[in-house]
Formats: sequence, C-alpha cells, structure tokens
Amino acid sequence: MPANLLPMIRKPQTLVIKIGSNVLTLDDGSPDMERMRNLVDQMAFLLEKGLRVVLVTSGAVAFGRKSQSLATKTDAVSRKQVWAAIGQIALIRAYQELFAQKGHPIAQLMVTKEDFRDRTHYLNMKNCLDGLLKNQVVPVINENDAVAVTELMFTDNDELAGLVAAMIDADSLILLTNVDGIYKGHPSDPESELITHVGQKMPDLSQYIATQTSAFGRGGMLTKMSMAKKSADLGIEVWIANGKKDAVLIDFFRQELRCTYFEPGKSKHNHKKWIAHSDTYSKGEVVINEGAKRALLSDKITSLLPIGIQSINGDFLKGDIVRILDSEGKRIGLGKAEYGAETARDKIGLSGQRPLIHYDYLYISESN
Ligand SMILES: Nc1ncnc2c1ncn2[C@@H]1O[C@H](COP(=O)(O)OP(=O)(O)O)[C@@H](O)[C@H]1O
Ligand SMILES: N[C@@H](CCC(=O)OP(=O)(O)O)C(=O)O
Repeated sequence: MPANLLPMIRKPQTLVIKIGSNVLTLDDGSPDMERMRNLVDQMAFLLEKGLRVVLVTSGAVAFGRKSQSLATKTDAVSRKQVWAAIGQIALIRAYQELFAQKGHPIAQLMVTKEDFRDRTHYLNMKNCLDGLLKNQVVPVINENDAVAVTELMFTDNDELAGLVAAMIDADSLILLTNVDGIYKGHPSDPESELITHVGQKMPDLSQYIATQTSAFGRGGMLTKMSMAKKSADLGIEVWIANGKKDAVLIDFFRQELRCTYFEPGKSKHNHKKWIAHSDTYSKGEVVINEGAKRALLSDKITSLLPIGIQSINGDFLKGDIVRILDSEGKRIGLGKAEYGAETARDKIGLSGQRPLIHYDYLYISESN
C-alpha cells in the first residue's frame, strides 16, 4: 500500500474523539474559540452521517488559566485544581452552545481513575454512556481534575480516551493533537517522515519520539503511542491526527486523512478489554508453574486452576484483578479472581478445584 494511503475504514459506527489542550488553545495559551467551533461543526457532520460520537476533551486547565490569575503562593497542585474547576465550566458551556447551534444535545461526564477500578462503577458508567448514545446525546468527558490528584490521575486524557473506547466497544479512536501523527524524528524537523501505518507487528517506535510534550500537553507522544497500540491490540482502529487542520474529521470520514493509523488486532471480549486496562488496579499476584504457563500461552481456551499455582503474593478478594506471574517473576497476564487470596492459598497445587481465574476474565499479555 502506498505510504500516504489509509486502509478502508470498516464502517465505524461508534467513534471516540479525543481533543488535546493545545488543539483548543492559541500559541499564547488563550482558548481558540474558532478552532472549537470548527471541530464541533465537523463532529456535527459525522453525527449527521449516522456515526455515534463520544468526545473526550482536555482544556479545562488552559481555559481556567486564562480567566483567573492566582495568588503567587498557590502551590502547583492547587493551581491545577483551581484552574480546572473554573475552566471546566467555560469549556463545557462553549461545547454546549456550539453543539446546540447544530441541533445536538450534549452531556458532561467527569471521571477519575477510581471510576474504572471496580466492575460496578465501570458498568454504571458504561450504562450511562450507552443511554446517552441511544438518545442521540453526545457525551463530553474530561478527567475530574479537582479530585484527581497523584494516584487518582490518568497518565493523561489519551489514557482516559483509550479506556472509554474499550468500555463502549468503540470501532475507532481518534486522538487529535497539534501534529499530523508520529514522525520518525521531531515533527519540527522537515526531514522527519510521518509514519502513516502501524501494523500489528509494530517495530518499536519509541526511539523516534522526543519526551517533551507540547505547550499545554501532559503525557506527550510516547503515552499517546502506547495507548494507541494498546487500543489497537483490543480491536479498535486508532488514528493520531492533527486537530488544527480545518477538515481533519471530514477527511477522516472520506478516508483522505494524512495521519498515523494503527491497524486493529482481533477483537476481544468486553470483559477482557476491561481487564486489559486494569494493571494499575491489580491487588495481588499469582505465581504459576511451568505447566500452567504453557497452557495459558497456548492457543487453547484455558482457565487458571489451583493445580497450576505455585504461590500467592499479597491479598485480594473475589472480583479483584490479580497479576499473573511466571516462576521468574515475569508478568504474563491479568485476570479477575473468582475467590479471595485466603481460599486460593488453601487450594494451591490441588486438583479438581474451581478455576481461580475463568478464561472469560483472563487477559494474557507478556508485555510489561
Ligand atoms: N516523533 C514524534 N512525532 C510526533 N510528535 C512528537 C514526536 N516526538 C515528540 N512529539 C511531540 O508530541 C506532542 C504531542 O503530544 P502532547 O503534547 O501530549 O499532545 P496533546 O496535548 O495533544 O495530548 C507534539 O506536539 C510533538 O511536539
Ligand atoms: N484534564 C486536563 C487535561 C489533561 C491532559 O491530558 O491534557 P492533554 O495532554 O492536552 O490531553 C484539562 O482539561 O485541562
């Protein structure tokens, strides 16, 4: 395939679009209302074409910073909280007004990592999103920066967008930033080549990526890339594209967009999508023996039985996510425990026992 041509879109029906702060701001950091209007008009175009759109948007801190100067003594954490709390109102009001002008209602969801932690929260959030989409309301999601501090924080909104895309089983995830995609080299270097297609057997691209973020970005291109790869592995098509281009979403729809496209892998079960994103919430560790490792890594459908368990580290309860390690301590996967650590310890090495992790709740990935 020629480098600048994208593969056919498999009729995406549900789209998660993430807009980075710097897309919505001018060089001096002030809100770029023209850009915002342009993006809303393009999203309205997609909605009118029958696509279901979920918007994950940054910008609260940038909008707040412009409207309120703070006492010099305000520490960095409070600054972010205060600006985000102020700026979110302006951000959502602007979206509401612009979408209303196009005849589309919106709803606001503000979340923290904690909301992805347990299955009940997760399903409640999913239920709300499904309800909004069924009623042709556009969900507009941002991290709840006022309460999301330190361990409650997502790496950035790219991570949040990936989690949302997996949650609602989206067909496509579009990460809009201020460059056309991932370049082999720094994007400001005219010699740098844009990577247009990332296949499933992707070479390591991190060597090309400079660690700095754009003026108002948080995570940088490296986290964007790893989130894109993870989402593609879960069967979601991902596009990293330039939100500052006037027709970016229209070109996407017409399959004429020049950007970085991540080819999706085979789609996996929804439970597995949740588990795949749960590493940071895992509670304990299950160390398995060589026989169990061979079985789990084979193509056969296998649950993890107590006979394959060597030891249990830490504590967990029924329903918690546990890490699965081989005997050398290498992580080979994650799974949802069918019973707690105490019961599991009693069953170590025994045959004829209920699986500790059922296949449907098992996600095998040797990475990390
Ligand atoms: N190899 C690369 N290709 C593309 N962008 C890169 C690369 N290395 C570093 N970057 C930087 O990553 C930035 C985008 O990441 P980030 O600042 O997190 O954006 P956003 O706020 O949109 O999430 C770009 O503005 C660019 O300067
Ligand atoms: N939640 C924050 C944005 C955090 C963030 O990830 O920003 P970005 O890297 O620009 O997507 C805000 O609304 O300002």
